[in-house]
Amino acid sequence: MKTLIHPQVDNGIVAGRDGFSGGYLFCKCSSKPVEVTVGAQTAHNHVCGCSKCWKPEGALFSQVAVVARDKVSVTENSHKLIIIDESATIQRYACKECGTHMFGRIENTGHPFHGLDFVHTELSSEQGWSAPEFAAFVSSIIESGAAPESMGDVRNTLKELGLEPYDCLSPVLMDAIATHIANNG
Ligand SMILES: N[C@@H](CCC(=O)N[C@@H](CS)C(=O)NCC(=O)O)C(=O)O
Ligand SMILES: [Zn+2]
Ligand SMILES: [Zn+2]
Repeated sequence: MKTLIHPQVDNGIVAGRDGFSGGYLFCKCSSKPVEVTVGAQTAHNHVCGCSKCWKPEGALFSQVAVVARDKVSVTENSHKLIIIDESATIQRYACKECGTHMFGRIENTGHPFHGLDFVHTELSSEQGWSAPEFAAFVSSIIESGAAPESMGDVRNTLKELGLEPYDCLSPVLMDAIATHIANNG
């Protein structure tokens, strides 16, 4: 049985556009929304089932991509941003009024992904962002309340969408993490 994953992928995945160079992300506030400017195309877009990544109302997964942190700036209403959990590896900056996560940043300079910010490109009205490529932390949706018996349907739906399901990150990203650790101790 088909399962709803996330509004950005449920009706098929839209390819990214060559030459796309970024856009604006807005929180869900109807008045004075937080605006984040992203000055580059994103990479490694994926859906994430972990309990920490922000999901729109009713979605089973989050959709999240990375972009160089020097391409991310808060350009309107930065006073509304709070860090959800200062002790987390990824510090997620959220609008304190509507709860939308605007970007996530890693401050640990030794972390393999330091220098990359995490963003939800669905918060942008521009078309052309890099398309989701895989599904991460799939088993983690159970921690947020998904029925263990539904996992077969969820994994089959992801495969049909072309989003290979993994219970951590994709092999490419896991290899990148392991390579960093091997080279840096
Ligand atoms: N099973 C856990 C997994 C959490 C997790 O490890 N999330 C990954 C993918 S976003 C991560 O890198 N987290 C780092 C962080 O949240 O700071 C959960 O669902 O909460
Ligand atoms: Zn807001
Ligand atoms: Zn996550």
